[in-house]
Amino acid sequence: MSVISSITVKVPATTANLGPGFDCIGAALTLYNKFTFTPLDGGELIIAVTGAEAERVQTDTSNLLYQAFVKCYEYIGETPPPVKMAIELGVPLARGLGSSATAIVGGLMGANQLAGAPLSELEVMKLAIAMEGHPDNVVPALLGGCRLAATSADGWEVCDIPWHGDIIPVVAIPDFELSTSEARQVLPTEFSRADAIFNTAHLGLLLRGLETGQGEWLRAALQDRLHQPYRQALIPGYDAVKGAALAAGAYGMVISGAGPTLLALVDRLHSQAVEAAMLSAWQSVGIIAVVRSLSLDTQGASYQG
Ligand SMILES: Nc1ncnc2c1ncn2[C@@H]1O[C@H](COP(=O)(O)OP(=O)(O)OP(=O)(O)O)[C@@H](O)[C@H]1O
Ligand SMILES: N[C@@H](CCO)C(=O)O
Repeated sequence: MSVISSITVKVPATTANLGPGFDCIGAALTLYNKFTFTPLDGGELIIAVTGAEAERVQTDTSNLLYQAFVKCYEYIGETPPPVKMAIELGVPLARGLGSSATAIVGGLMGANQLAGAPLSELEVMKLAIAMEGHPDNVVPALLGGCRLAATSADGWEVCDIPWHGDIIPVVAIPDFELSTSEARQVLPTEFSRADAIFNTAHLGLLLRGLETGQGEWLRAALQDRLHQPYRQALIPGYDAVKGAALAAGAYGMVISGAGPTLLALVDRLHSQAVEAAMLSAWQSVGIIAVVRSLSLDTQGASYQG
């Protein structure tokens, strides 16, 4: 029997909602966390974290990566082995770029591989959605690309959403955190018929805009009435950054996930101008940010050699 010395899983960041697709659509981005699992002969759990803000990640059993690791073993009815986990952070924490989804997907995949791969990708996906509570980060983190997830009679239907190669996602990441649970608490539990129709129509338009790259469709589509109106007040500088992005030629700007990162969709010609405009708008209200043009990650979570 071969003994596994260690397993590394690389998981992409994700941007969820894309404006009108609250809790159902998300895209994987070219920014990554890496998780290495090394079985130990015995002793205490060891969690070592490197990268920016490493000191903010829990290193005891409350760590989300470890909780996902344990969840996989619970599901297959086995006791989790003693393990050392090394976390290399590339995805900023609690910024609306799916950091929690990377930990959930990474922990489930690491455990599944160490246990001899008893779970299918579909089972890993269902466990990940159950842990996160919504599908729009964990599904693209696992599968890559842009994905839409909808409930079906016996679980989930997931489809990939074509993304035109000329559409660039520009992320403006401020230097403050906003936890997803805090950003969900400000949302109403009921909505008007007009708002439901507004989002249904705009999500439909967004899907066609993403597929074709048609600028007018994208410009109209990147609007929302289910979450953004309630969350904007949690993000100082939102109006200034949005105004600057649009003036510099972005199709639109939305809150990435639960925020506070802001996401502009832009054509190739305007991406540098939009980056500069978003950065300086945030600086003008005293907020330090990192602004980057990224690409879609098409691979999703993967085991590294
Ligand atoms: N690499 C990691 N390892 C362990 N735990 C992590 C890791 N990354 C994030 N977490 C946990 O997830 C929390 C952040 O989750 P939260 O859902 O608030 O934000 P997010 O996932 O970054 O944003 P969003 O869901 O809006 O995209 C962190 O405070 C930490 O507890
Ligand atoms: N759809 C989720 C994404 C963040 O995890 C939200 O907006 O709360």
